[in-house]
Amino acid sequence: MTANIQLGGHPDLGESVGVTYSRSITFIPTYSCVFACGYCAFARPTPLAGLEEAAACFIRGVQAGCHEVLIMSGEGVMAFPSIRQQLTQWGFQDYNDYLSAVCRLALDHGLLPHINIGNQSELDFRRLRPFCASMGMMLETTSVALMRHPAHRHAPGKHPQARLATLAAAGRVRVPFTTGLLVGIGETWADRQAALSAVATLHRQYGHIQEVIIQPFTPHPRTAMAAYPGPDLSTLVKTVRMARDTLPPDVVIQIPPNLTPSAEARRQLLLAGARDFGGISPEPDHINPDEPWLSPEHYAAELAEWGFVLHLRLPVYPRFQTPQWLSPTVYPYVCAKSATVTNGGNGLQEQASGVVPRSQPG
Ligand SMILES: O=c1nc2n(C[C@H](O)[C@H](O)[C@H](O)CO)c3cc(O)ccc3cc-2c(=O)[nH]1
Ligand SMILES: C[C@H]1O[C@@H](n2cnc3c(N)ncnc32)[C@H](O)[C@@H]1O
Ligand code: MET
Ligand code: SF4
Repeated sequence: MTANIQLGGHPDLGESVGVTYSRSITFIPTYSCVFACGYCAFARPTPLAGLEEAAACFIRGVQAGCHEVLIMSGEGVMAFPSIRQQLTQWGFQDYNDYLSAVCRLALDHGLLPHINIGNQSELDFRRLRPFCASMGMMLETTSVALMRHPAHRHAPGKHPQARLATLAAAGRVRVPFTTGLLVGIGETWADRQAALSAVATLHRQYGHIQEVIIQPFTPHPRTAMAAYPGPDLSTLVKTVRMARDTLPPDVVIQIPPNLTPSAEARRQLLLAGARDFGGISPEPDHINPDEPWLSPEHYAAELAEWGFVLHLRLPVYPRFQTPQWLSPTVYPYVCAKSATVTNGGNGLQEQASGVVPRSQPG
């Protein structure tokens, strides 16, 4: 299986292997977070953004040709008294209620919401599911030892038990889900293997994992881990290969192209089995603001040289575009989008399907 994947495409034979991405804008309700991960440059106390701010972001996204809005925030938002006060003033029951309103607004504007706000309970998922297309949360690692190290010393929510409980809750509620590993935060090879095996087990039980991100830790100044080096390319390549060998074949491996700065590095990660570039945004990455994305056209051109073809996808992968996986509210929006993405208009080859090489039937 690995050998087959490593071949990539054969441009001379007219065969190209598909690599997908989503055109996506990010909306940050708040940067406030009760945790302090040692690598994080995102968390800082900020008030909750108003719905007008959300609407302005969605309009920018639609104008830039996005289909998805990634809604991302810190964790434990309800612990901040000033945010609770804002919620009450605006007539929201709690943060989840506010997020539902943000999602409905996104749908009205023509964007499919993908929510990544960290740990959630089964009840949280049940309440949010009606209004979003997909959700996600990085498992990051299953290492308990890192709970005593700079990475997670001040982040009890990153305990593997909490993370795995969230992934299982999402499975029970049937939410199309994205998760991933954060590579280079002090974990061992055994930790990487254990985390991937845990995701594989959860997927075999619930079938809800769309994709697994292999995300390189990127050091940021003024964080506890500023002096730690990021992982080298050979570590990333080996982790992608391990992911491909461990995860069921219907789980796609995502690499963020902006955190993999050289074209040669991206090529090696694709040859190791990665098949998705994640959300490519017209605006800066809120987690790694110094790592700009290149245009989809740029990535498409470099992929073509290596025998791959870049396809636009939605935040919901094709096999999850069913009433089983989507609420009655969101399903029609996804179907409508799916038709426009298939018929395409951004100049690149587009298809609704994420994993099937274009040359294959079906
Ligand atoms: O721009 C980013 N997008 C991130 N995404 C979004 C991703 O690029 C796309 O939104 C998904 O592939 C859905 O299309 C995440 C989504 C998740 O569900 C979980 C974690 C991440 C992490 C990042 C990230 O660090 N930066
Ligand atoms: C959105 C996701 O980004 C990851 N994340 C947070 N900080 C960093 C960093 N410095 N480098 C890479 N990934 C990071 C976390 O795992 C989070 O879940
Ligand atoms: C902004 S980081 C992404 C969401 C959440 N705080 C987490 O760490 O999982
Ligand atoms: S990575 Fe997420 S949980 Fe950790 S400090 Fe940053 S915002 Fe909070």
